[in-house]
Amino acid sequence: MTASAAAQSGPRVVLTARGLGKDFAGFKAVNNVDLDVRHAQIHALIGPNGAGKTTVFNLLTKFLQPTRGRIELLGTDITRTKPDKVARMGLVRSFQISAVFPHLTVLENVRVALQRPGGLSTQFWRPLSSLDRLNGRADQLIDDLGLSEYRDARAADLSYGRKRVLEIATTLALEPQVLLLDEPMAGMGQEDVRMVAGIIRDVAQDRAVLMVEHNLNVVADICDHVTVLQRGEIIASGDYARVSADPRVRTAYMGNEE
Ligand SMILES: Nc1ncnc2c1ncn2[C@@H]1O[C@H](COP(=O)(O)OP(=O)(O)OP(=O)(O)O)[C@@H](O)[C@H]1O
Repeated sequence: MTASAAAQSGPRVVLTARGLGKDFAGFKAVNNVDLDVRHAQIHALIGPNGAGKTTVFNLLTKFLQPTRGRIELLGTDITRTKPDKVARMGLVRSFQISAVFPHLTVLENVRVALQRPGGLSTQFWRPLSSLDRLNGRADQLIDDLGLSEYRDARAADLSYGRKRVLEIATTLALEPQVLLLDEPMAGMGQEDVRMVAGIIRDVAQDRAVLMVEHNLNVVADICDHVTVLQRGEIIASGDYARVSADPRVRTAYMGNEE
């Protein structure tokens, strides 16, 4: 039986980790991590500084090779698969705002993203039909992410929150089944946090989202499942109510709780 088949019932599991571990010169930065990320759910990875969240992201996207364990994406073992192939298979990580070209408009940024390998680039030899397809898809993405009003605005002129949304739009151009977001709310004011939270909820309607997030109000609000890491290991896993009531989680977050 595969790891994903062994997972408990519920929405289908699209990304699985079993016994995942990473050592840096003998130091266990991540150890014995099991994850089941499900379609159409938002899964948060939380934990204090240095808990291993970024390392887990790097392991899942294959930027780092695991020392131990196994990773499955959509039922396929990707433990030894290269990062670009993993992205083409549907696991895409949203990079920070630096991935957006500031002097290009919203539309131009989305079009560039659609032409990247894994986007619509395979159609390049059919100039007319592919251009139509490209424009249609670009407009649809811009619309879906509430950016229509800003279609012709330069990315540099957008608010911080909308830059983040544009950055998510460029990531969605790759049509991920699993979207990894690294602190999507970092540095945002309340209003932008609310806006981006709504967008993430929409985006998760037809794909899985795994996010590292420090804002526990956001985690409580939008995440279906929470995995708490401390010193590289999972100390609690479940819905927010469950993990936030866990004494080990409360201790880990002492002085850092809402
Ligand atoms: N390349 C590396 N070489 C050595 N140690 C590393 C390396 N990357 C991470 N570590 C160590 O692994 C541990 C986990 O780090 P990681 O960045 O994954 O934590 P994190 O939970 O993302 O922290 P933060 O919330 O501060 O970003 C830390 O102790 C860190 O110092």
